[in-house]
Amino acid sequence: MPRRDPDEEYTILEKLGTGSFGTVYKAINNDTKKVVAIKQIDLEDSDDDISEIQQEIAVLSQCDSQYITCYYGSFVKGFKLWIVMEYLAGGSCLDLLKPGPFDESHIAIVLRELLHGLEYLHVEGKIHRDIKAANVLLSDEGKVKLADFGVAAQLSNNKSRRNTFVGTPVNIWSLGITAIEMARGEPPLSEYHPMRVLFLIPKARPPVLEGNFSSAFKDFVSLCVMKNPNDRPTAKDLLRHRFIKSARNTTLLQELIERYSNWKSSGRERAESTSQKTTGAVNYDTSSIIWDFGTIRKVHQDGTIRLDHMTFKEMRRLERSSSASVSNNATVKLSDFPRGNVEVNALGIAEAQVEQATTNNNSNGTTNSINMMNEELDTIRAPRPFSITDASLSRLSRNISIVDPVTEEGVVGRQLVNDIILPSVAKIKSNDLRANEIEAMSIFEKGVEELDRVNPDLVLTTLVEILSRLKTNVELCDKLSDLGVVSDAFLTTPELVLDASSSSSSDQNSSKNSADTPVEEKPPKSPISEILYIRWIEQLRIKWPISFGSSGS
Ligand SMILES: Nc1ncnc2c1ncn2[C@@H]1O[C@H](COP(=O)(O)OP(=O)(O)OP(=O)(O)O)[C@@H](O)[C@H]1O
Repeated sequence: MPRRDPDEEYTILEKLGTGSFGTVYKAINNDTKKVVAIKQIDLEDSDDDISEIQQEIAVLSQCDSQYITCYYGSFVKGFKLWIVMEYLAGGSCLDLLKPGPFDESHIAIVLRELLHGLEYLHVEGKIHRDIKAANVLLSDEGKVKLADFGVAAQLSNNKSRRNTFVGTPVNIWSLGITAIEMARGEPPLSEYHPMRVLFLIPKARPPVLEGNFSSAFKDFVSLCVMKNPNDRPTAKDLLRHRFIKSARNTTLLQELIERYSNWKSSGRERAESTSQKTTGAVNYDTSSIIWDFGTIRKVHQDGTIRLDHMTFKEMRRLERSSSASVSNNATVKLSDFPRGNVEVNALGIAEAQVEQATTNNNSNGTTNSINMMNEELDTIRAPRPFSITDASLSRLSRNISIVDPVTEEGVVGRQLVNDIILPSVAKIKSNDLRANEIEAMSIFEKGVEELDRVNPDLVLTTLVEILSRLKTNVELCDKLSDLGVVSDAFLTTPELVLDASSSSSSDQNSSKNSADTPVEEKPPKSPISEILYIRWIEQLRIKWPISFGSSGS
């Protein structure tokens, strides 16, 4: 590392941006007058991330490609590490996305250039592992360069063949996600908490580029995000894809730079950064983690954390910093990660066992999906505000006191949960669902489980309420019958007809509140209905003693 004083060699001109490791400045070399970018990293703040920083420097210094940001040197001054890089005046694609998503014509160019960069890296035995719009920089002429090798892996020679094989599909996956990010303005699943996405990605169908896009583009994305890493084409293959073949000259990307510049001068950026300031630092409370968008930079002494742009690597950091609230016995086993088990702690972070599994499973030289998935999760980020205030994370880490049923209703309620509802949800979830569908099912499942834990009687009450309403809703009963969900016989059994008819005769608008229905006139006769019916009446008596009494009971 050069020993000269960087302050003498360079003059800092302006701040360009701040990432999870440090702040980037525009600077000028006092001798050559060459404009550069300098990333300054506070070594005091960096804790165990110094090795990652060193890795970044090592990887960058070995790269010699027009598609990779050029690295000039580094200095240590006081407690600061300075990394001097090529200055890319066009900014990052994340910046350029601020005025809105890119056109397909621009996306095709960016992807083609990134594919060239990936091809170079793969030949060199390097994996970037953090490909995202924020790490794609543009020169003022529209040249595209990959940047930020903070998590790039420089593979040792003896492992490089196998790992290049593994790494290639990982980067292709990230490329597909970045393509969606450029087309839609944000990556898929950005509406979910990144921790949650950790669970969803391995279980769900791969993301799909939805919207008014060409079939060539959609096809390109679908190839990048194929579930099985072995099925994904290489960078070389993708360079021959018709979508990429259609891409024009990089100078066209100057339009994006101009668009951003106009957008900035219109004052929109100032408005946005003000709103970000109000949400960018939030109180850190291990029992109720509130997330906003971004990377968890560090927990400050005053109890605030700064959030910028979250990647899997930052989630790992969060997991470490919040370990006090995570007890070991709250470990969740994700047995449905492809090809093996991955231990995930209460915050949803895949543990180091992944690497163990990778070593063990790779003896036959095949790609290991667990490792793939773990790395694919690097693409997870939360660009939109998101808050978890329901303590759902902390709930996992404390001992949940489960209420034992004390009534017969409670026993039946718990049995309903264990024998009927949860197995039903599990069966439906095992189907080939999209991530948001799995998420919705999980919320339902969690709700039922929680209700069962705090008051199993209420499970039964809920079911009774549902059945009662169903019985009184003739129109819906007919529809269910038409759909074949319930048989005609079921609907025409005296006890069902009874309430439906009484309801329809007294009120054509049959979605009336069940509490007002004259249910006691003709009690149901089948044993199950009778039990439910009697319990329902009991509940009504407890809940609405006056109105129930006045209805003539
Ligand atoms: N070589 C460069 N030339 C011009 N601008 C740059 C350069 N490197 C970074 N920047 C700007 O500085 C910002 C911060 O960059 P940095 O690499 O520190 O963080 P990031 O990539 O945005 O986030 P993270 O490091 O958390 O993944 C970028 O968003 C970009 O706008």
